[in-house]
Amino acid sequence: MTTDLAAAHDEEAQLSALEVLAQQARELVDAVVLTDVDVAELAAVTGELAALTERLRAVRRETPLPHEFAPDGTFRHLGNAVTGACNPHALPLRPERPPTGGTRAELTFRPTHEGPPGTVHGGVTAMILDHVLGDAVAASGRPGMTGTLTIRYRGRIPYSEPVVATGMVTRVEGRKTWADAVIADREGTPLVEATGLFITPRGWLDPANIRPQ
Ligand SMILES: CCCCCCCC/C=C\CCCCCCCC(=O)SCCNC(=O)CCNC(=O)[C@H](O)C(C)(C)COP(=O)(O)OP(=O)(O)OC[C@H]1O[C@@H](n2cnc3c(N)ncnc32)[C@H](O)[C@@H]1OP(=O)(O)O
Repeated sequence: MTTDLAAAHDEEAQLSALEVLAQQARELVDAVVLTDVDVAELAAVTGELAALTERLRAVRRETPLPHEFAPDGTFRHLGNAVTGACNPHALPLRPERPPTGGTRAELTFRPTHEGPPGTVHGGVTAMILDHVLGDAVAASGRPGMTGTLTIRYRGRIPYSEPVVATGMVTRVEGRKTWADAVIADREGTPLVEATGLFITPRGWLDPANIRPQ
């Protein structure tokens, strides 16, 4: 028992350190996107990064960190591409579940996410909205997989400025759940809107099956 507790403690310490590394990796990506150092310095940094990459590859997991319950009982997916604190690809988005229902997240895109000049790439906002819709659907008690996703781009989303994403379930019919989501500026002006149809796989109908893998 004591050994189990010690092992769990070690694992959480490793995850905390990995979270810090992931944040540093995000800083690195941002630095790469904006750097203007000379050729010799670019080559020197590339060499150092190659060496660091090999050190991380020395001991590997077979898959990204899984869906699981944290020691405090909350559900987490630290390897998630959108929300995963341990995944440098993730913003990470931090969705909250307001008492009024649905989901809400404040976020700030970075220059890394640029598509058109001064504007966040439409595929990046679609990815965020897919997750916000999915989180709203999960919050309603029936998690599902995206079946269809419709996006309407109404205004350019700037990076380096905070925006707000919200999502809400609009209809449920058997295993199908529809939801609406929007990314708006701080004044509430909608910039990108989304509608999604989520299908609950048969195997997820029994909540007892939605367990960590
Ligand atoms: C251990 C797991 C733990 C999970 C816990 C979750 C916790 C949540 C926490 C936090 C929130 C997370 C939020 C995540 C957000 C991100 C979500 C994504 O990006 S998901 C990735 C992209 N989507 C896919 O990869 C789907 C790929 N497609 C499939 O797997 C299947 O096609 C699936 C499950 C969508 C449907 O397969 P069938 O076999 O269950 O469906 P059939 O029986 O054929 O159809 C059922 C009904 O649905 C319609 N339908 C099926 N697919 C449709 C589609 N693509 N579009 C529209 N309708 C569709 C059919 O026409 C049918 O309708 P009729 O009953 O006849 O009226």
